[in-house]
Amino acid sequence: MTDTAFPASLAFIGGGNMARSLIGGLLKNGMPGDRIHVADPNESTRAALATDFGVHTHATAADAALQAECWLLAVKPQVMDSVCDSLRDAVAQRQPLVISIAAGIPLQRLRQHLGEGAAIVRTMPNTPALIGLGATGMFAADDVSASQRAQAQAVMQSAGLVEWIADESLMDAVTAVSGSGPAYVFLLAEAMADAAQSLGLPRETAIALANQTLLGAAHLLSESTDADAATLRQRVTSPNGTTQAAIESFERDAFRDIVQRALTAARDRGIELAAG
Ligand SMILES: NC(=O)C1=CN([C@@H]2O[C@H](COP(=O)(O)OP(=O)(O)OC[C@H]3O[C@@H](n4cnc5c(N)ncnc54)[C@H](O)[C@@H]3O)[C@@H](O)[C@H]2O)C=CC1
Ligand SMILES: O=C(O)[C@@H]1CCC=N1
Repeated sequence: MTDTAFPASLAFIGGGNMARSLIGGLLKNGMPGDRIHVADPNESTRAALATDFGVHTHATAADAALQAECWLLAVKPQVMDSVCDSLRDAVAQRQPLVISIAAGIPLQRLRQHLGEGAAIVRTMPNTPALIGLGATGMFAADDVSASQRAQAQAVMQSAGLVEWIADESLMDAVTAVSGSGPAYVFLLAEAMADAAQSLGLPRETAIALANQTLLGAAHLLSESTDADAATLRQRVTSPNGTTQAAIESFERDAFRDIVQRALTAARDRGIELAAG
């Protein structure tokens, strides 16, 4: 990805955790801090962002937005409607590309509050974006041009992998697999460490071995171009060995059904939240 795909100027509306991780990624990928503006009402948040990243900061959303051709909406979903309402005049003036990372807010609702004139891309990143290993699903409205799509992709790619989806309703499935997904892995880490401790290992040892196993397995999966997850699983599983005993226990307890039900619950909750 070359620098030319980055927007000439970018305004973050909200300077919290996700904004911070995206800004860190943009700087690492060559976007200069002085092309980035951040709005946040919290004075200490603004001061920290200016010190850490050399970005321009503003107390109100409209002040930051007026400075940029591309805006990234990074406030909590609960305040998104009122923040968008406050940006209506700036939309009319700048006709911006707007990228939303808010969970569960449909594009139509963003358009309703921003008013006409914004080209909107809805995305769903996840928290590993904090270390540049995010996975982001993206959906663009019909009126988003190819160059605006490329700009939105460049911004989100600075935090990791990007996948476009063709149908906005699938954003709830994206949320179910990758948006919420890091929490499932952390739950597995907790459960493995607890189980290892109950089998007699000291707590610290159990946690260290469980966490490093997840890290190593994830790296192996990502770096194995010749083998998918099922193949890698089979390579660990000696006939009649210990892994086979564990996998059979998982299958008896309907592990895949458990995962299917969990992702379906997340997807359904996404639909409910979007309906308000
Ligand atoms: N945490 C997660 O796993 C994921 C979060 N998201 C989305 O990212 C968005 C941001 O989440 P976080 O960074 O975790 O939240 P956060 O609470 O860390 O950051 C939000 C920031 O917005 C600021 N803010 C509040 N009102 C404002 C206003 N009127 N104008 C400008 N800034 C204002 C707050 O001071 C705060 O610094 C949310 O919409 C969330 O749905 C998306 C994917 C994953
Ligand atoms: O739990 C949530 O609702 C948000 C969306 C994806 C991650 N956190």
